[in-house]
Amino acid sequence: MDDVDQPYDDDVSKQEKIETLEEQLEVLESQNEEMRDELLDANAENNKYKQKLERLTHENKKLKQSPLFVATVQELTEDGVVIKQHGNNQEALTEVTEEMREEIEPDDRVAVNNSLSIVKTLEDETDVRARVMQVDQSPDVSYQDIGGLDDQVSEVRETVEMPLKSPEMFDEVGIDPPSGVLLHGPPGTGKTMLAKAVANQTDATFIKMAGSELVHKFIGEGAKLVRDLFELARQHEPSVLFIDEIDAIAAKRTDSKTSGDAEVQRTMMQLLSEMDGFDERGEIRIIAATNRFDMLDRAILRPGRFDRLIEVPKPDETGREQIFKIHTRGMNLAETVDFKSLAAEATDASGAEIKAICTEAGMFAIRDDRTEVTEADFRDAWEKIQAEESDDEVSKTFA
Ligand SMILES: Nc1ncnc2c1ncn2[C@@H]1O[C@H](COP(=O)(O)OP(=O)(O)OP(=O)(O)O)[C@@H](O)[C@H]1O
Repeated sequence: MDDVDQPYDDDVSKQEKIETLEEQLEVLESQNEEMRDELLDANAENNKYKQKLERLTHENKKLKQSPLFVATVQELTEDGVVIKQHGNNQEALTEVTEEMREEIEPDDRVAVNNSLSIVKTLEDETDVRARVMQVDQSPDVSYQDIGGLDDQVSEVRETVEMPLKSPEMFDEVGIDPPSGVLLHGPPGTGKTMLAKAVANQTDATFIKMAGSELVHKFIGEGAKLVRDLFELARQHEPSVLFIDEIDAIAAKRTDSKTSGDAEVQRTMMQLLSEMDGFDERGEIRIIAATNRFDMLDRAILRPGRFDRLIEVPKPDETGREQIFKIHTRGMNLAETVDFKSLAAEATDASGAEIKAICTEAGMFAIRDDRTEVTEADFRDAWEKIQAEESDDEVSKTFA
């Protein structure tokens, strides 16, 4: 009987095993299915986050590029950071990231975007002003230091010096002196010297501002610097305000409508409005200079603005001779040095280049262990300077 039972029992237990395995397989299969679903969900989620990250990175980039406003941090509170916007003086509470919060302190200047979020911290205002505006109480240049510009010197004296020294003359005659004088001509021809000399002659403070420094990336910054500049000039009356490279803020309008251009326009409008609202007979005279007269926006040349144009060209032969003499006043020269022939040879040299020739000639003497500078030293110096300049040209062409 036992013999008959055995195979049957075996079959039953096999069958049971198969069933259990099949059940387990089913469970595993459904688990597998569930996990596959979860994986798909996770992948979908991952893709969603990736897209969000891309969008945020793009937005972040855009936020940093779009025009930014300048504000000062007032207070760091638990609810956020209180800022005061420049220009409209409005206060606002804004949130910042943890990292940004650690970076900023009250009184810091920051750049904020359209929604007033702080995008970055900025250089200190006093640093910017110090870099942009140069104040010289008594410049040490006099008319005698300027060679070859007799006509220009007399024009500057008439238009800038006279109104400062004898404003009553203009009152009595009943005319207004020119508002602003524009010096234009190639680099290194003495434009800055002329402005300094007139300030020296009239005991006025010389305030210099480079137009290129006035151009700022932040909305309202350039205009504010212009306002500050005129304020500074008022505080230092009598003063000569010298705006170098005015073409940087007063170039002809281009077709491009980038926010940078708009900011330059705003800076120029501020300059024009400061000039328009100016008391003509005041104790502040404005001189601007440019090497790029052709690029200027004609709006700045209208009456009441830069309405006196003075061309400052490169010196002619007599001018060059005078400039050589000026820059060798303190030098120990050999008796044979003939500036007339040097001036004839150094055609096309600007005043700044003649000054460089004189210094370099002195260097040749020193290298040769001599204390006296000879005419040959000047010739060698001119050759060296010309060679350096043509090297510069070549590297600029291939840059
Ligand atoms: N006419 C000149 N007489 C004497 N020195 C001159 C003359 N022109 C230029 N120089 C010398 O060259 C230097 C630079 O000149 P200055 O800064 O006045 O030129 P600029 O016309 O204002 O130049 P830029 O347009 O490059 O600003 C002066 O400090 C001076 O030493």
